[in-house]
Amino acid sequence: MKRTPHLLAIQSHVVFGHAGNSAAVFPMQRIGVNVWPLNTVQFSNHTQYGQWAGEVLAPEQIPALVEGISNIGELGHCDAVLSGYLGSAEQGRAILAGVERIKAVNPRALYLCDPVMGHAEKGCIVPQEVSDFLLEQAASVADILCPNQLELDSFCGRHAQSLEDCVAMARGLLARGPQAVLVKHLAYPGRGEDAFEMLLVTREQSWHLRRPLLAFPRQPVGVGDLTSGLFLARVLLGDSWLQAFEFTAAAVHEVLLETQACASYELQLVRAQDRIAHPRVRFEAQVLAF
Ligand SMILES: Nc1ncnc2c1ncn2[C@@H]1O[C@H](COP(=O)(O)OP(=O)(O)O)[C@@H](O)[C@H]1O
Ligand SMILES: Cc1ncc(COP(=O)(O)O)c(C=O)c1O
Ligand SMILES: [Mg+2]
Repeated sequence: MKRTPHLLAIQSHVVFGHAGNSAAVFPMQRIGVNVWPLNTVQFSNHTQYGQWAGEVLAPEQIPALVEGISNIGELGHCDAVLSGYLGSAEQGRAILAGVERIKAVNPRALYLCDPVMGHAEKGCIVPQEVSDFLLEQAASVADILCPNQLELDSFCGRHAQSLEDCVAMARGLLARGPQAVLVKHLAYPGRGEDAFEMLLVTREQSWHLRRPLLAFPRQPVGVGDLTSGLFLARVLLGDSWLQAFEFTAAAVHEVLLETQACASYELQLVRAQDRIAHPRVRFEAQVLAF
C-alpha cells in the first residue's frame, strides 16, 4: 500500500472563512495528505475585511512545537513544509530553522514557500519586515517558490514586461536555489483579457497555462493559499511538476466555479470537495520555447 505523505503547513488560520491554513488544510487532506497545521496567526477572519480580532503566534512557539513533534519521534516522517502568511519576520526565521531541522532527519523533505507579501490596494496587510525576510532569506532556502505577479516583481525589483520576461525573472529565482517556481497568477502588459494565466518554471522546462477568468463582485481571498497547498500535495502524492500544475489549476477552478455559483465571497471548499478530488475540467499547459 502506498504511504500517505505528511506535510507541516505553517501559515495563518482564520476562525471564519478561508485563508491560509483555513483555505489549504482541508483540500490537501481531501486529496490524501496528512497535514500538520501550525498556525502563525489566529484571526477572526482574513485581513481583506479591513478589520479583524486575534493574535500572532509568539515566534518561540514554532521551534517549541517542532521540538514537541521531534520528542515523540515523528519529525522524520515529515515529507514537506509549506509556509505562507507570516505574522512577523522572526516567525519566518523560526520556520527556516524548523526546515533545517526537518531536512537533517529527512533530507528528501521539500520546502514550499508561498511568499505572501500583501497587497495594500486589496487590503492584504503584511508587515514590511516580512517582505524583507522573504526576499533576503526564505527564497534561497525554498525548494519551491509560489509567488503571484506582485511578489515575483518584488523579488526582481522591477515590473515584468512580457511573458518571456516573467520566465526570465522566474529563472532568476531558480538561480537562488529553488527547483521550481510556480507563478500563481500572471499580470504582465499585453496579456489576454479573457484568461487567468499561470506559469511553472523548472530548471528543465517552462509551462504556461490559461484557465477561464471568472467574474466576481469581490475577488475571493485564499485562492493563492489553496493553489500552493494543492500543488505541493500533488507533488508529494507522486505527480510530476507538470501533472501537479495541471491538476492544481483544474481543482482551483472547480472551487471558484462553486464559489461563483453560490454568489459567495468566501471559497466554497466544503461544497466543492468532490470536485477538488476529481476535477471535471482539464487545462493543458503549453511548453514555452523560451
Ligand atoms: N479564474 C479566476 N477568475 C477570476 N479571478 C480569479 C480566478 N482565479 C483566481 N482569481 C482571483 O485572482 C486573484 C489572484 O490573486 P493574486 O494576488 O495573484 O494571488 P494570491 O491569491 O496569492 O493573492 C485573487 O483575487 C483571486 O480571487
Ligand atoms: C490572514 C490571511 N492569510 C492569508 C492571506 C492570503 O490569501 P491569498 O491566498 O489570497 O493570497 C490573507 C489575505 O488577505 C490573509 O488575510
Ligand atoms: Mg497570496
